[in-house]
Amino acid sequence: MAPIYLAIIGLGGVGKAFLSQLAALQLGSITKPTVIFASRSSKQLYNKDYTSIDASTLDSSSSPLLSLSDLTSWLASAPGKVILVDNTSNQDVADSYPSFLENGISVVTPNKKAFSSNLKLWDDIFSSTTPSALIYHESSVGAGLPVISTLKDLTATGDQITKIQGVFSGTMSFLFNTFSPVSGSGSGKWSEIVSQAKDAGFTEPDPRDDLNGMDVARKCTILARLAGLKVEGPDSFPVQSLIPKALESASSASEFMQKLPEHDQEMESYKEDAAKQGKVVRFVASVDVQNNKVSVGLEMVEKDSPIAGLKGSDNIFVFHTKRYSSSPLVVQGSGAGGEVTAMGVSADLIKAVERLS
Ligand SMILES: NC(=O)C1=CN([C@@H]2O[C@H](COP(=O)(O)OP(=O)(O)OC[C@H]3O[C@@H](n4cnc5c(N)ncnc54)[C@H](OP(=O)(O)O)[C@@H]3O)[C@@H](O)[C@H]2O)C=CC1
Ligand SMILES: N[C@@H](CC=O)C(=O)O
Ligand code: NA
Repeated sequence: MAPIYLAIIGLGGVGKAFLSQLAALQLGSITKPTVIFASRSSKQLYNKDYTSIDASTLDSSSSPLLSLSDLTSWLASAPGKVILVDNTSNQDVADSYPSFLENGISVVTPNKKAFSSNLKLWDDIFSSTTPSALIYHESSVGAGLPVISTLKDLTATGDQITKIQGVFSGTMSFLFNTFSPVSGSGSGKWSEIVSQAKDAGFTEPDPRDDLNGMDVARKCTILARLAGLKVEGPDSFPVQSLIPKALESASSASEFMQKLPEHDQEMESYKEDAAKQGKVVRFVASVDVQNNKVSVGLEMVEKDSPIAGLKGSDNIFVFHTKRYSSSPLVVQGSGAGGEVTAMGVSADLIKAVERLS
């Protein structure tokens, strides 16, 4: 049996956790894939003759940099099947998935960009898959929580999705569970809690991608498409941004984080308004398949509701379907962070290796 080769792009919070899970992977009688390529923005590590590398030594590598198209050609000529793991949030890498797949390279990824940009990219990706060029992206929604697999199982077995609602962002969950808890007055100023979410590895590489609602809008786009809606993209439905107007033109993530404390009062007023009604604020998403409507934004919710009671960075996905009509199917748990995201990537890798072996 020819070996299966592994190329890993991105060794940040998720990538590093993925590497340690890879070392401990349980594949039974199947041979572990051989890592032949690892990269971060400005470093790559590989041996031209496809011999195995130690990805943890990437930072000291002096391998010449390959463009994405050179990388595709090199991987396509490997003497065995190749799985590429994309642990970046990079659009150019995501745009290359159709080309990877057309060249027989399978893709496993938590990167949302490929599945939530324009519909053409989505169509190109899924029309390029074959039994030996597979795509898995469980961690693109709800990190390692079984959200995409559940949705696919529901539709593949003939169920009809009516609506999917909940809290689809670990960052937003952590921010509001900490800032506007069910009991007590919250621990800390808005900007301090945003910094904590970034330090804990919950946010996107640029936390503005969470605060502007786009991360949740991307997840809604993915879920809506899997449920059968032709959603054009994450900017084709209403999305509430929590970026203060004055900071919309901040030139970098660090300038944004530095100036955010000047705007803490804006979020305080949402919290106070909710408290006057005996409620709490949460960032809620809804994919209403029946009525072809998607929305993302702040809601004041009752303190005894399941959404208000979430803890830490927990997500909740409530699936209303034809079968689950009187009592919805609920998936809930930690929805952000390196370890739980890498778990979804590693589990997808196992599925891909099993199918390719
Ligand atoms: N963190 C989480 O909780 C979750 C994350 N995800 C997704 O997982 C992905 C990774 O997130 P996370 O690990 O937190 O992000 P990080 O910012 O920690 O890591 C990103 C990594 O990608 C590398 N990278 C960026 N662009 C390129 C490129 N063009 N070529 C090669 N490497 C590149 C970066 O390298 P360098 O450092 O050199 O710039 C870095 O190693 C994202 O798509 C995110 O949306 C999904 C679910 C949950
Ligand atoms: N930034 C995202 C990470 C997972 O998708 C989040 O906070 O949920
Ligand atoms: Na998931």
